[in-house]
Formats: sequence, C-alpha cells, structure tokens
Amino acid sequence: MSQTYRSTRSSSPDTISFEEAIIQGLATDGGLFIPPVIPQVSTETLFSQWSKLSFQDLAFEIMKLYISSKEIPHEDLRKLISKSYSTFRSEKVTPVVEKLVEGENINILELFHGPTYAFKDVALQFVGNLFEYFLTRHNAASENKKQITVVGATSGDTGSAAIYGLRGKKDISVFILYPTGRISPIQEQQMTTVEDSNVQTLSVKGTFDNCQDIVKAIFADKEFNTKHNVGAVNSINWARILAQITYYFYSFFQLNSTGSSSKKIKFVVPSGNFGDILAGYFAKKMGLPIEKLIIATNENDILDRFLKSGTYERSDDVKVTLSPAMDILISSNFERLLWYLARENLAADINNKDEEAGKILNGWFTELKTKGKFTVDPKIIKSALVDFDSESVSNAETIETIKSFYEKSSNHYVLDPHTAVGVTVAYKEKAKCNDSQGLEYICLSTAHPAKFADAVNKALSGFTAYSFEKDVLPEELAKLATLPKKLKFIEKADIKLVETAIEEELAKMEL
Ligand SMILES: Cc1ncc(COP(=O)(O)O)c(C=O)c1O
Ligand SMILES: N[C@@H](CCOP(=O)(O)O)C(=O)O
Repeated sequence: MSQTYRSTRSSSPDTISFEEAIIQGLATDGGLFIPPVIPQVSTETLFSQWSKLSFQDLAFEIMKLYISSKEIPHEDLRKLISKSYSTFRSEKVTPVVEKLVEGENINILELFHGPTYAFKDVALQFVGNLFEYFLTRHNAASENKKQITVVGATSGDTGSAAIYGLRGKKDISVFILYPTGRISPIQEQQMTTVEDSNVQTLSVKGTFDNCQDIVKAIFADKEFNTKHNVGAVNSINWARILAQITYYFYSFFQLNSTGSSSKKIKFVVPSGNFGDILAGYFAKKMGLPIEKLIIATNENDILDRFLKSGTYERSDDVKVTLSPAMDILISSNFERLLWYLARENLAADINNKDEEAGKILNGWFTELKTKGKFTVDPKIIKSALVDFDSESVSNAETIETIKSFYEKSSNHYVLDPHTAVGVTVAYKEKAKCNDSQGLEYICLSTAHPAKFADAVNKALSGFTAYSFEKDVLPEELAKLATLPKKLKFIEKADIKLVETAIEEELAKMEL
C-alpha cells in the first residue's frame, strides 16, 4: 500500500510523505495534495469488523491506511485520536438522529458536538494535535527549532474550530481572515473572544473568496512562506479531509451494520468548499457501499451548475444567503475530485496516469485563472454522476424547511440553515428519483442552529411556544456576548496589507 502524496497539478513522478503534505499544506505549484492510491477495504472487513467499532477505533483503522506507521507509530496515532475526540460533548462523537419525522426516511447526522458547535471540529481538533505532535518531535530532535504560522480563511466556522484546535499550542501562531460583516455575530464572538496570545483574527473588507485567495497567495509567496513556515488549516490541508472520512463509515453502520443490500443509503451534504463531501467520496471509493453522494448548495451554486453544464465558471457575484458559511464561489476541494476523474477518464490508457492527470489539471486551472472558466469532456460529468447528484436551494426554501421540519418532527427539532439546505435537497431528490424500498437519507447537520439566530428566528418566531434563548441557545455560547473582542481590521482585500498585519502581530506574540 502506498502512503505517499502528490500535488493535483504535478506532472512529475515525485511524491512526498504524510508529514510533508500536512506541514506544507498547499503544494508550491498551487495544487492540493492527494493520495494517488486510495486504500481498499473488503466487504468482509467492513461488516464483520469495522461496523462494530467505536468512533475512535474506526478513525484509527481508517487513518492508519493513509499514514505509515514509520511516520506515526500506531500507539501515538491512537493517542492523538483519543485526545482529539475527548473534547466532544457526545459519547458517539457524531451521532445519527434517526427518523425525526414519522414515516419519512430522513436521518440527521449531527456533526456539531465539538467545542465550536460545527462539523469542522471533527477535523480541526485532530489537526491541532497533529501539528503539535510533528513540531514537538521535530524540535526535540533538531537544534533548528521550528515555529509554524497558521494562516486560514473562514466564512465563519473553520476560523473558530481552527482557533479552538490550536489555542495555546507551543510554537504555533494562528491568523484567521474573515469577511467583515458576512459571518454571524456568534461566529465572530467565538473567534474574537479567545484570549490566548498565539491567536489573532483579521477582519477583511471583502468576501470569503477574497480571503481564500489571499491565503493561497501567501502560500505562494516564497519569501514570506520560507521566513514564517506558513501552515494550512483550511480544507486545502489533506488532514482535514482524512479526519472527516470516519463519520461517513460510522453513520452508515449506525443505519446498516450488516451490509444488507436492501438498505441503501444516500448522503446529502451541504457544500461550499467541497471538503466535507469529498471525505464521503473517499469513503465510497474505499469500498463503503454508498448509493449516492448528493451535493446541496445554496444560491452560490457553482458545483450544481458544473454538474449540469460541464463548465466550471468563476463569477464575481457572490450572493448573500441565509447559509453564509456556504457563500463560496470557488470550491477549493473540487480540484481533488477532478484529479481522480481526469485520471480515470482521460488518462486511463496512458502509462504515467498520475503525471498525465496532473498535466490536465494544470491546464484547467490555468484556464480558470486566465479566462475565468474551463469546460471538461462530457465523459468527466458522466463519470461524476455515478457517485454524485446535486441540487441548489433558495433562501425561501431554506426558511420553509426549517419551519416545516420544526412543525412535523418529534420534539420540534430545529435545523440550522446549512442543514436545512441539505434537508431541502433530500426532499427534492426524493421527489425526483424512484428510490427503492428501504432507502435511507443521511443529511449531514454541519452546524448547531444557535450559530445562525437570524435565519432560525426568521423561520420560527411565528410559533408561540418557540424561544431561541430557551430552546436553542446553549449557555456556553450565550456567555460569549459579554466578553471583550480582539480583532484587527484590514481595510482592503490585499495580500500585502495582510502580510504586514501578520508580521506586526507576530512581533508582539510570545510563542
Ligand atoms: C455550517 C457549514 N455547512 C457547510 C459548509 C460547507 O462545507 P464544505 O466547505 O466542506 O463544502 C460549511 C463550510 O465549509 C459550514 O461551515
Ligand atoms: N465554510 C468554511 C469555509 C472554509 O472552508 P474550509 O473547509 O476550506 O476551511 C468556513 O466556515 O470557514
């Protein structure tokens, strides 16, 4: 089994180790690191062994397939996993709430039981501990002490999850860029009220895509990167995707532990940067018999448009929606999927398939940069549609679903607006497909509703029995409003302004 990594844009046969891929974050050619070999798991192993494991044991079985024990000995990997999930409020880490509406096959996979109440915690608690592990080991063995400057972009959730994963960690500083006024008040409070001196938030006048572009440009700035050892916490970092694979297996087993072919499962995933659903693609390719992965987008629907037209087109017109964490125009991780699709469909008959796929991807992404779009061979779309389907959802539909789900579910279940986008898509998919008997939908619930008071109250304030403070808001989040905020404004989405701010703040930090 190969446990090495290569860039999606590389046409060289060279590969790098897991540690290099994680510490480097983004490849110097602008590509994302991927494992060219996806490990396979037999049906026998899945249903006679893995289906009985706890979340932590399952995470260990999956991760050890992607990380050589020469890099992280198994005992250390187990400890890293156990530490990472000890901070979760649910014993199951990511529980499935089954059939909330009587007679309907919609199940909710709750991914928000970590420290910051969003799915990002599942990966970022692990990533924080992984950075610490690699740095401590390096610094103990070398006279050349290393420090990492983590620079991340957020549309609201990655930022706080990264900060909570890395706060107070030795030799690591964290800078998080977010678009001013485009995240929810609680998300901003979560990020800006952390007192640890190694953390700084940067509120940037612009959109999430501007922030993400600046982060990628900082990685490409050789001088700055070499001087500061820039690290990635966004899902450009492979460890983010890896850690998310576990909950696809774990939730599948919660509904179908025997592998019974009459119990099929479709996953519906609210998508923006395509990191969450990409983990589902890896689970499927490893052998988990997922029927379909359904991409659910809000009105920022580049992914849905691509699957329907074959043209990946950047627009500058980001729509402000009620699911702001998905207000994203360019989905970073889509590039990873395209690499596998290009290799399978356009390089199948070539000897050096990996290198050829890299060449193709490089061509597409150069076109995206110069012409604002690229179009793929119809074979790519046909192949993508074997694993994926997609739908987009309007603000009005989002509100309607929060309302109707509250009305008809047991215990008046409150959906956050991102989860509501997914649930709406599940209903659309049900109406569109002639699903077989026994088919179940697992809708990923990517955030706690308390993080998005505006949308939730808009949908539910008409119900006399409903109270946001009493029914939705956890005490831990309510308290944040009273704490002092630490943030720095960046007047323009400009890389130089951001680099200067980082250097000014770094000089003040005692790492
Ligand atoms: C609450 C929430 N839902 C969904 C998404 C979309 O996930 P992804 O970017 O991995 O597609 C995000 C942000 O990434 C999010 O914060
Ligand atoms: N929705 C995200 C955007 C960043 O995505 P990432 O998964 O690449 O970190 C957020 O909440 O910040």
